[in-house]
Amino acid sequence: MAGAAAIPCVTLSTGHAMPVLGFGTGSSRAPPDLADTILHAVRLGYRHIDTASFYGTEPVVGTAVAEAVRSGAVGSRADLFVTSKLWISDARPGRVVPALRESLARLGLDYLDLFLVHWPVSTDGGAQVEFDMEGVWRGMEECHRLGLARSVGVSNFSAAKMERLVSLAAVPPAVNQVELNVGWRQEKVREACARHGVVVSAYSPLGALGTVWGSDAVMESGVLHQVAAAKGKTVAQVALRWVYEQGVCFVARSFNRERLEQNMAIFSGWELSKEDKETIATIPQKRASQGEYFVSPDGPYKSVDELWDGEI
Ligand SMILES: NC(=O)C1=CN([C@@H]2O[C@H](COP(=O)(O)OP(=O)(O)OC[C@H]3O[C@@H](n4cnc5c(N)ncnc54)[C@H](OP(=O)(O)O)[C@@H]3O)[C@@H](O)[C@H]2O)C=CC1
Ligand SMILES: O=C[C@H](O)[C@@H](O)[C@@H](O)[C@H](O)C(=O)O
Repeated sequence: MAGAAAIPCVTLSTGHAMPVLGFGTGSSRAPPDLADTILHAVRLGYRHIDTASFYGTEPVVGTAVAEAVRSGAVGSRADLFVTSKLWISDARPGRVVPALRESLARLGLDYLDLFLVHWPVSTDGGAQVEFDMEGVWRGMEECHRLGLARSVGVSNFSAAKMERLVSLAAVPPAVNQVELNVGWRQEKVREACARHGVVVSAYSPLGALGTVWGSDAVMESGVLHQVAAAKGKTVAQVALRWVYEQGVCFVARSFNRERLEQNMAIFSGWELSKEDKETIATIPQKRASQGEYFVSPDGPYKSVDELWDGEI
């Protein structure tokens, strides 16, 4: 199996190993042959697939996982690491375990490797309500206790929210998945997570170019173009290698077979120099994923600043 050993793993606080590179399936333009592309990625050596109830890709991920096992691309389901996420409409005590069971039914799986609270946001009957962090987390802990999710974590949590979560958690969060790339380094979140043994996973490591909120700050960065040219690598490879060298895991999305190979060919044989990293550190910082849809004058978050606790 070409490259099967090439993607390293990190050990989560639960003791389970997570491949540092995940195959992202969150896209408004998922192709009709996505199951084949995922299967191809598994044959290349991808072992971690990132989905969410919100993405609508759980059924197709389930099809690909079943086919990967059936065709012998992997020995068993246990060779794969599947992440899914609790959407905001289910982020209420009492809805967490049922929502995970519904995700598992769509995936055709009996457990998830990682279940994340997608946003620190909650809706009830379509209206946004106060996010009950403790109540929702008790539900996540129950998912873990029932064996339905081997590890549980969060996404889009600021450093301040991480501190609060850790202080109330009986089962500590294993992962915080946040926007992180050369153009939004997330130093505060990384420090908070490191303090509490929480693994940071980067979403949009390439800047999510092509999404409504994505930015060209990564792929069109003059600095990255220079480093890439000097190293004989692509801009995407330099961007991903930078994330990896920060000790951060990442979920990258490509539905193109050549780019899938390119993105996993960053783990050995080269590294960024001290000078490269110093130049990359000069890239201006700007959050692309603001979460402005979760902000309204009469809602629990009255500004983007409140949503991110001023970390913006
Ligand atoms: N928790 C959360 O709130 C969020 C989680 N996510 C997760 O993270 C994943 C990745 O983030 P995402 O926002 O999709 O964006 P990425 O930063 O991964 O960027 C994806 C874009 O980069 C292109 N691309 C990928 N590889 C290369 C390459 N080697 N060279 C040039 N272009 C490349 C892709 O095009 P092509 O397919 O043509 O290669 C695609 O247009 C999502 O799919 C999702 O699973 C994303 C957003 C929010
Ligand atoms: O409605 C909200 C947005 O689409 C936002 O929720 C997504 O960007 C999401 O975080 C993702 O994981 O892709």
